Amino acid sequence: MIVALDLPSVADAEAMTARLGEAVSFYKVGLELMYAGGLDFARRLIGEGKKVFLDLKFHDIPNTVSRATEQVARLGAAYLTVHAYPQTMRAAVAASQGSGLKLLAVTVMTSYDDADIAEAGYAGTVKDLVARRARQAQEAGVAGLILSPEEVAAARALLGPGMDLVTPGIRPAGAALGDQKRAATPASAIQAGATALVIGRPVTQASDPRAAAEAIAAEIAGAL
Ligand SMILES: O=C(O)c1cc(=O)[nH]c(=O)n1[C@@H]1O[C@H](COP(=O)(O)O)[C@@H](O)[C@H]1O
Repeated sequence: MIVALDLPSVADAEAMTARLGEAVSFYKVGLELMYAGGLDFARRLIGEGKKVFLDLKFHDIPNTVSRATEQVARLGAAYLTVHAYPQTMRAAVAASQGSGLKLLAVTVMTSYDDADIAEAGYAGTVKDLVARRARQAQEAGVAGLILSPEEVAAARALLGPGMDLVTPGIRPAGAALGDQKRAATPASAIQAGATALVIGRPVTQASDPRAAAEAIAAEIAGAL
């Protein structure tokens, strides 16, 4: 379980990690917190022995991606996201060689369905695009993928063992979907073969975040 600290300030993030305590050992720091001082906070979390996933979703020309990836590789984060474009992935892989940083390629955002990718100019289905990007990510040498629980089983069959399959779009039964369109429960994501689950609002917006995290951890353990 990776808890997404999508919160407006470092003070909010500190309060959340204090409430979650030992219930959570792996955090994602993404765009919202990053632009509110999240990088130093991420460094501190790493210093405290937590695992940190920096969700920066790089996508730029190879030189820029490469130099930015080198900066992130020095921080000691466990994961960094890049968009699953072949040039971007190849540049990030080359720049992260020899560091402990694992790259995750974002295939198709979990807020997208077939109509959304058609609107963005892609022919075909989300399923096809995820499969194409999964293969390209494997060829580029990235460590894993971000994809929805709905595509995990097919991706594992396509790729074989080895790559981490990390799924956002996780909603405990009855939880509000919000903007997520390709979503599943923690148990079904694990049963489909997910390596790790990214969970934000079901924990951070819960009236008791620690109890919510513990319930999700128990659901994951039950499904394993
Ligand atoms: O890269 C991501 O982490 C990501 C990719 C994706 O396709 N969908 C997705 O929801 N995410 C992130 O996963 C988290 C999901 O948050 P909740 O919907 O609140 O559980 C957010 O931080 C998103 O930025």
